[in-house]
Parts: sequence; C-alpha cells; structure tokens
Amino acid sequence: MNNLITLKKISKSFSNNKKINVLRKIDYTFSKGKIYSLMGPSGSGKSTLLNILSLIDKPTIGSLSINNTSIDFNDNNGNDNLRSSKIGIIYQQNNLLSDFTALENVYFAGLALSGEKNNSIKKAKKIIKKMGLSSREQHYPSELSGGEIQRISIARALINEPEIILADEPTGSLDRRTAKEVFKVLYNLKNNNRLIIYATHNRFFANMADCKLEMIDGNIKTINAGIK
Ligand SMILES: Nc1ncnc2c1ncn2[C@@H]1O[C@H](COP(=O)(O)OP(=O)(O)OP(=O)(O)O)[C@@H](O)[C@H]1O
Repeated sequence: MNNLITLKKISKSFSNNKKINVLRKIDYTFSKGKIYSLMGPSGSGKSTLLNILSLIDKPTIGSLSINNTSIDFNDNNGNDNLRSSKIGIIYQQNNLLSDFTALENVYFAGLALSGEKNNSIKKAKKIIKKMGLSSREQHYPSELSGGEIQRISIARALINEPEIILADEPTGSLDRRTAKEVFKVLYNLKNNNRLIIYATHNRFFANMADCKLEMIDGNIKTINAGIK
C-alpha cells in the first residue's frame, strides 16, 4: 500500500468575532513516492491544512492517520516525537535561529531527536554538503542569501530522514531564478518512500508536481493526478 496520510472528514473552524469554516470535511489520501502541489487563493486554508498535516494544529473534527495509525491530537508529546522523526517542515519565512550558525541550525534538529551530538554534526555536515553549502556552515542566517537560507532550512528538515516533507510557500520570498534552484533541491528529495506536499501561489511551480491539488470551498480538488 502506498497510502501514507489519510484524512477523514477533516474540518477546521476558527471563531473570533464570527465563526469561519476553513476546512470542510476533507477526505483525502496522500501516497508515498509522490509530490503534491497545493494551490488556492489567499485565505483558502492551505496553511491551515499543512498545520494539521504537520500535527501542529488540531482539526475541529475528523481524523488523520499516518501509515494507518490514527493520530491522537491530544497527545502533544507523542505528536512532537512523531513530527521530529517523520515530518520535515519548510516555511516561507526564514525560520532559522538567528543567533546560531547554519551548521548549528541543522544539527540541533538532529540532536533534539537523537541526543547524539557528534553523530548529528556528522549528518548535518553531510546534508549541507549535498545542498552545496559546505562553505557556509559557519555563517549566521543574516550572512546567507535567501536561497541559501531556504537550502539550509531544507537541510534542517531532512536531518532526521523524514518520510513526509511539508513546505508552505517555500520560495515565496525568492526571485524566480533562486526559487527554481530551491525547487530543484526539493524535487531531488523525491523517493519511493517519501511524500512531499508544498503550497504555492506560483502556477509554474505547481505544475511541476506529480499531483496538482487546489483548495476550493474548504475542500481539496484534484486538478491533475497524473504520475510523472
Ligand atoms: N489561528 C487563527 N485564528 C483565526 N483565524 C485563522 C487562524 N489561522 C487562520 N485563520 C483564518 O483561516 C483562513 C485560512 O487561512 P490560511 O492561512 O490557512 O490560508 P492560506 O490559503 O494559507 O492563505 P495564504 O495563501 O494567504 O497564505 C483565513 O481566513 C485566516 O484568516
């Protein structure tokens, strides 16, 4: 079975002054070995969905299972562990720790899960090398370009060899050429056991995915389920 994440009747509402139903009974199965793009107008719920997929936020109702194991959204510690070990997250904004070097930003994520400093440093150096950034290991985020920051963010997301990679507008703040480079790195992460989902406003990058999805009226519509 290639099913990796299954959503059943996932709904999410927010109530401030007025209740808004952002996600409405989403039934969907994401398969491993595939890259999905998620488009949709601003405010359509892409980040809300990614936050639920990354176990950062809870659905109002509905269930989510990973590898056929149902997630208990009240088990914060269990979900923190699951996130560290199985899910790599890449954000649009630079989420690197500004007071730490590129190498530290990457290896801390490995250390947090394994508790093994030397091994985490070794792994971090290897991944940073793969990203072509060995010469930037000792640089602080403020000393890196936007594209380098995103590649370091990808390295950080990869250190625990996650099965699931979620990226929310990973190139939103980059120029087209740099965005292309970052997407190239992202596509190279594809393998048979891995699921990659990214939200984007850019049709060109969305079209490059194996499966193109759009958020419409709180639900996921499959625009193109073709396999590349
Ligand atoms: N914590 C929150 N509290 C209240 N409303 C929220 C919260 N988070 C999101 N929303 C609302 O939910 C809706 C969906 O937001 P979301 O960020 O998921 O959209 P999006 O499709 O990712 O938008 P964008 O493309 O602009 O990033 C918006 O109307 C937003 O204001």
